[in-house]
Amino acid sequence: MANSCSTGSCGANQNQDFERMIKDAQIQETLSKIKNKVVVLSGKGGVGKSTVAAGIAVSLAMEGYQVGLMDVDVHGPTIPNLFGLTNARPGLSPAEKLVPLKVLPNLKLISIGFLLQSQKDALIWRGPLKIGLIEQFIYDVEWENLDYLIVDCPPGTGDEPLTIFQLMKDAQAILVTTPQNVSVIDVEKSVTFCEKMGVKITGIIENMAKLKCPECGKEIKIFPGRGGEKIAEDFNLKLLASLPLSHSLIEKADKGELHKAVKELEMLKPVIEGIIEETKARDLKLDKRIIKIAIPLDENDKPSAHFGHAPKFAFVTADREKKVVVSREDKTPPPHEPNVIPQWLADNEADVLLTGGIGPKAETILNNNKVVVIKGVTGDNIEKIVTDYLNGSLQTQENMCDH
Ligand SMILES: Nc1ncnc2c1ncn2[C@@H]1O[C@H](COP(=O)(O)OP(=O)(O)OP(=O)(O)O)[C@@H](O)[C@H]1O
Repeated sequence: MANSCSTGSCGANQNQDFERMIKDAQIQETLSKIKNKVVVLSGKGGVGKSTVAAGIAVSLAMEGYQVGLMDVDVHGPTIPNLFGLTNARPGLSPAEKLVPLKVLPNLKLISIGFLLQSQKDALIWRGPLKIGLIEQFIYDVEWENLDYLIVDCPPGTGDEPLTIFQLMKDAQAILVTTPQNVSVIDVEKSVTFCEKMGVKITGIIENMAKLKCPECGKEIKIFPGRGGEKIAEDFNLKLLASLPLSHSLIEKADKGELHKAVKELEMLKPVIEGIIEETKARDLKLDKRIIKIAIPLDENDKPSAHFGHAPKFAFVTADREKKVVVSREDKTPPPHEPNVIPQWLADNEADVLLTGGIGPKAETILNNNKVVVIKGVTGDNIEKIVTDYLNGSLQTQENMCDH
């Protein structure tokens, strides 16, 4: 049949559609090799978002995960500075893809900073160009198989996080804020944005909350205001960590040695635990609507902090979609012997264990049996603990028992 289009624009449109299709397929292929995506956001600038994003990436890499760090802060890409890579440039693979720079053997980095001529180059980019660049940072970079991709977005809720969340619908978000009152409005905007995008917020980090006096060791609160704890409570979020202003961290960051800041980055441990917990919960039972949650009980049928010595366990059946408790059955575990109770929980088809404390061996057995372990759980109302867990607002403290 003859082509009825006299201008030839139909052919051009068809070509564009075809190119788009290829690009989408490449994006999906790349993303399918990246198990978990973590997007670090902040409502306003200068709160330490890039430092935290880079710190999370280094910490996860130190835990042995394969990690990628993607800096999409088009207007202020600071991540290369943190690793002393301001003059570095990514190479090209035989397939003509950008090869991300290796910060550690298992940590790769790509940043718009690498593509600027000089650090002083300001980027005045419009939305569509930024979107194109972010897409390219996914399909045109040789990420290969990753356990985690950490994305550092510019502050606010503009084109960059919008594009990222549209492409990575399964991403988890981490919000960084300082604890003063003005941050509340910014946090609110970020929370609403994530909700609209259907993205789960793993938690909030309050940064530069306090300063430890090097002379006397006394902690000084830096910002007046309601604090991260209150912000987390107001927005029904988990406060993952309250980070101090660390002089030695600034020193290492300024020297471009963040990947060597092993001691300083220990403060991110609860953040890493929160990310891994969220990852496990997704990994294991994502498609399961009805789950069984086990909680150790004491003699008075209240939640017990001692997993191994609990005389009873509550097995609560819960509906993840409706976020309600369906039923509860209390069972007596077999006598306390090494490894017996974790296996008994798995045999009783527990999907999740919510406990005050647990020893590392028991936790490993449960992990191997694909039981999600959430430790540091407090409170004495089983139904509230379970519904908080289902709503993603369960607050946890440190593991109350590590033997
Ligand atoms: N906990 C901390 N202790 C000490 N210094 C910190 C801490 N967090 C961040 N900083 C320092 O604060 C400055 C700003 O941090 P960073 O660039 O990470 O903020 P940002 O929120 O990403 O900023 P931007 O708005 O430019 O994206 C940096 O000099 C960094 O080294």
